Amino acid sequence: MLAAAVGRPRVVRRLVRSLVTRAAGSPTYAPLPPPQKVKVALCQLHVTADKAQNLETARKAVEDAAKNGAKLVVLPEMFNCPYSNDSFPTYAEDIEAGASSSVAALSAAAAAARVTLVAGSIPERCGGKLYNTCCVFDSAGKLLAKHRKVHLFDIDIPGKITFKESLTLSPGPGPTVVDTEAGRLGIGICYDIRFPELAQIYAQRGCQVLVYPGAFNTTTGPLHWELLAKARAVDNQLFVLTCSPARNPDSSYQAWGHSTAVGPFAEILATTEHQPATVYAELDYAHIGERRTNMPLRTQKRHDLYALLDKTEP
Ligand SMILES: NC(=O)CCC(=O)C(=O)O
Repeated sequence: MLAAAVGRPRVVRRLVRSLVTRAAGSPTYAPLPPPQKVKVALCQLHVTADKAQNLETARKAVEDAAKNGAKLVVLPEMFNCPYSNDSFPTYAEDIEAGASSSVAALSAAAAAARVTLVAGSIPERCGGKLYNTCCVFDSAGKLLAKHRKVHLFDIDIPGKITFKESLTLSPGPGPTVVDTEAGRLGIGICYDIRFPELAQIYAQRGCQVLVYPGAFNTTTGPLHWELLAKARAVDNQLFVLTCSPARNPDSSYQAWGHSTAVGPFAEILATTEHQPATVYAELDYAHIGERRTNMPLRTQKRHDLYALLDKTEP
């Protein structure tokens, strides 16, 4: 196996790392930074068909969140357009060509408010494809990272809800870990929360917070939204944030709302109903270490029986 990898440094690195991991009997976790507290705001926004109005609603919410002391602000999935396959192509913007008015507005909002901004998601056009994309900005407005939704929302529950994002959107290439002033974040978008492997990869890469802008629906939302956020938090012993659009009776898609912050013991730190609202929570990163000491799940895993294979390891 080693011979086949020679001349391919990434493959060699991966192989060596996996050998070290196996030998040590536990995966390698990046050390957590010193304990610190971060106030977060989850902005559950009223989304309309008017992009300019949606961007102004977001800007105002970011400004207000900062005035209330938030250092990390999260916006909802598809907050600048209606959540529909008809809208995605019409509202899509080319971020990489520097032609995105939404990115310009979000960057300015983060810089003006001096916050780390996980800017929900917007439809992105790139190379003839469309993506559901989350941009993350630092407090100077710099675009730190962009996550393209990895798992597309394709479901069919007859008589309840049928939606196929794959009719218009393409899946993103993989996990997105972002080091920010507010901690190390792992980004997922909505349906991504259903896949525990993605969250495990983030935990393994030392993320302290998993952030999921999302727009669950009124069929699965009541049963699964909070359950999944708690599951990802308790499995990985870290913080999970979800942020939804508010429910809009004029919309073809009814969002569940209930933006929520969950702690590493699956405790609900803050939540809301389905109306427009901003939810605040204080994340105390010391609680991650505390819970991992209380219950050392990471070292108790039976690596002789099973393994997580991260095919995108940098
Ligand atoms: N926008 C989405 O990915 C919705 C996911 C959802 O509602 C679910 O049940 O999963």
